[in-house]
Amino acid sequence: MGSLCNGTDGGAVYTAVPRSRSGGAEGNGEYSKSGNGFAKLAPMEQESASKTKNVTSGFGYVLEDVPHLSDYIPDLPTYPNPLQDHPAYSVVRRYFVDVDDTVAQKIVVRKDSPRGAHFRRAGPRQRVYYESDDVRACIVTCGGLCPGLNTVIREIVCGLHHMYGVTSVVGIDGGYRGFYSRNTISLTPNTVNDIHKRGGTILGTSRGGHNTKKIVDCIQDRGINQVYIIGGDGTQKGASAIFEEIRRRGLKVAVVGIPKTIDNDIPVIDKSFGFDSAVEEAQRAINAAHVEATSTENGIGLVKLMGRYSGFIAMYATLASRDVDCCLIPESPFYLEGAGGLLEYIEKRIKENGHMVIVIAEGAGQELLSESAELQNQQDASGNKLLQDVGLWISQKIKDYFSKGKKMAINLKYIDPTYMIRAIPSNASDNVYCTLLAQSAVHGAMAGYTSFTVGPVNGRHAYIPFHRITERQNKVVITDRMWARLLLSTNQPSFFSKNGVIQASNENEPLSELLDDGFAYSSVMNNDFTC
Ligand SMILES: Nc1ncnc2c1ncn2[C@@H]1O[C@H](COP(=O)(O)OP(=O)(O)O)[C@@H](O)[C@H]1O
Ligand SMILES: O=P(O)(O)OC[C@H]1O[C@](O)(COP(=O)(O)O)[C@@H](O)[C@@H]1O
Ligand SMILES: [Mg+2]
Repeated sequence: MGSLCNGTDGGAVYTAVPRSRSGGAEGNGEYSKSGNGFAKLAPMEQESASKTKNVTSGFGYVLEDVPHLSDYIPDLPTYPNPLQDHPAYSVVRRYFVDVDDTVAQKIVVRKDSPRGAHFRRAGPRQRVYYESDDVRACIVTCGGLCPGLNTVIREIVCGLHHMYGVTSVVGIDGGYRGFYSRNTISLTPNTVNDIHKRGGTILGTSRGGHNTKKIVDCIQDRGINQVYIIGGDGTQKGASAIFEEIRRRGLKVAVVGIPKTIDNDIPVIDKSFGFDSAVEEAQRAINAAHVEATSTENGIGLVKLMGRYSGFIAMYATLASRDVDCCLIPESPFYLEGAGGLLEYIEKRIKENGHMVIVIAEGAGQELLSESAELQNQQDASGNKLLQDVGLWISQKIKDYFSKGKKMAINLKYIDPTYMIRAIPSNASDNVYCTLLAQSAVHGAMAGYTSFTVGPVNGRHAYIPFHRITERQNKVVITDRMWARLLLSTNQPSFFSKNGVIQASNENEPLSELLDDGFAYSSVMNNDFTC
């Protein structure tokens, strides 16, 4: 076996023991076999090797490692990283990531608590598993739009070209099905030069159409050996299936996922790209709702924001605006009628203030909407449940409530900016974030890692195994302090009392991924957030 850099040898799992830093990054791969610092675990201690590739050490340290091409292809040659000769990288050796560097998932710890899960740190390695001229890369974008898609595409193309001298990069047209039903699009630094200033994706996207066998046939036929897949939870599941088929066929093809979701529903990572841009753009709609509401007698401005199962955009847009009197998200059940209900609260607030602004996430209150069985089972091409327009429904309910017995004349304006928000180009901080994601992805593929999603964990970019991204969805945890902050800022009822429904009973629910205390990073470079 040429390299032990992944902690496995012949399917065994290794446990890390302390060793000098100079022991790595030499020879054929990053670790030399002698003094590599890993010792085989007894079979009992091995995790299921097919899914997890864990390395354990003292104090409860676990490295949840990602697969490497050398796991299933023996004797792969390695080459010096061309970045070593690049003027930008050659002067300081520490620009290269040490083979032992890992990123902790948990940063709030107590004296005796186990150190917990870690992920391999992203970044350039001293040695790579591809020669520049041999790389044939492709990029595909799948699922819904999100600000920053074009920036990620641009930076993968430019990163491959400028850092590793790779000139053969193609785009797959129109999502997964484009692999086998369309022609590819040639991508060069010239053709992608200013695409980051545009919304959407120059490659096109789609839902459905994931046929693993046909996709891998296409990859094999075209001689593609690096696949960059930009998409959300569904896309990453598809990417994982593609990797399994590639490994089954024994192909030297790195499969890399870049997480995309405007809903911020991908777990483990601090937040997804485009989220900041979306929250910023949502302010325009909330401002408009506020202007409308304050300009008429008993004005109500209602804004629907995206968030199928996770209400992050609604929560952060509400907190940022300070004009919002009520924020409704899928994670926090509410009810309309009776004491402590939404309608009673609206009436109270209008009487006190003369106007009101409500923000509602598209997935909120879906269980309250009366649906025909037919509608209930409707799905999009990817299998996602189709939602009813909760904005229209709640508008009608509010109007009915106030018109009943001529209670009060109200002026309700419903604003649905959802598609306008996700179609914008990314803002400056998302552009930087997208650049880091793309470069981390390129470094990982060049270093021979595969079957991973790249993303920031506590401010540091890391390579995360696919299954950690797809096993659950990131949701607002309404027992976190962040939701308490929101309730404090809007002064809305918690809606807990009516049915005795307190989601705090979900003690096993993982905490919000934005930060342990629910705070998002203001910038990917800043992890000094304290409060
Ligand atoms: N479980 C799955 N296995 C394989 N492919 C999937 C799976 N779920 C979704 N996909 C594919 O991933 C792509 C995007 O999925 P979708 O749910 O629409 O968006 P997103 O990736 O943003 O969640 C679609 O082409 C879909 O067919
Ligand atoms: O483009 P469509 O099919 O109308 O999708 C709308 C959905 O896409 C999203 O914007 C993002 O969903 P994905 O991340 O799964 O693509 C959701 O907020 C929304 O419910
Ligand atoms: Mg999704």
